[in-house]
Amino acid sequence: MIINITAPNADLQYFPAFIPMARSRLLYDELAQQLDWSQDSIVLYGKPVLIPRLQAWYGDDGLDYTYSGLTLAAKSWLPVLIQLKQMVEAKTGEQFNAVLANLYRDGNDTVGWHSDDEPELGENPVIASLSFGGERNFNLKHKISGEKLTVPLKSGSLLTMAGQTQRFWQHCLPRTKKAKLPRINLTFRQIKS
Ligand SMILES: O=C(O)CCC(=O)C(=O)O
Ligand SMILES: [Fe+2]
Repeated sequence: MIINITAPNADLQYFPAFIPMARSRLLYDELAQQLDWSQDSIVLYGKPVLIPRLQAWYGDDGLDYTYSGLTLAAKSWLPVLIQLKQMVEAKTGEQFNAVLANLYRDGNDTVGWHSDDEPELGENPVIASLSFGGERNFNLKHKISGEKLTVPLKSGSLLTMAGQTQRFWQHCLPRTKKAKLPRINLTFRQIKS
C-alpha cells in the first residue's frame, strides 16, 4: 500500500508496510548490533552538548556530513545497509550515496525541528526514510503557514520526502512518554560533489 500525503509545497509518499514485520524485527537487531553508534556532541554557545540520540553516518568514500558545527566522515558501507539501499532505490527510482542512521533509545530521545536542506544535498533533495522498532510520531510544520502534519512511522515503513518539501517544511521527532521501545531510523540521501 502507498499513501500519498497531500500537503501544500510538499511531495510525501508513505509505504507503511514496505518491509514485512518479521523481517523488520530481524533488521532492527542487525542494525542495532552492527552499526557503529555514537552519541555525538554539537557546540551550543561555545559548549559541547550531547545530542539526544545515537547516530552513525555511512556512505561512499570521502563523503562528509556537517551540521551544527559537527562533521562526520562517512564510514564504509555494510552489507545490511547496501541491501536496504538497493531496496529503497528499486522502489523510488532514485540513487543514494549516503545514509544517516539514528537510534532513539526511548521516548526521551528526539530530533528537533529542522529541514534536511544542507547545501550538499542540492536543490530539491529526495530523502528516503526507513523506520524499525518502536513506532514514533513524525511531525511536519510548514515554514510560512504553520500548517502541521503528523505521520506515525511504523516499523518497516518507508517515507519519502521530495520536491520542495525541505524548502517549505521542517520536521521533528518529538519527545513522548508513550514510546518505550527503541527505534532506528535510516535516511538515505544523495550528496552532490
Ligand atoms: O528519525 C526520523 O524519523 C527522522 C530523522 C531525521 O529527520 C534526520 O535524520 O534528518
Ligand atoms: Fe531530517
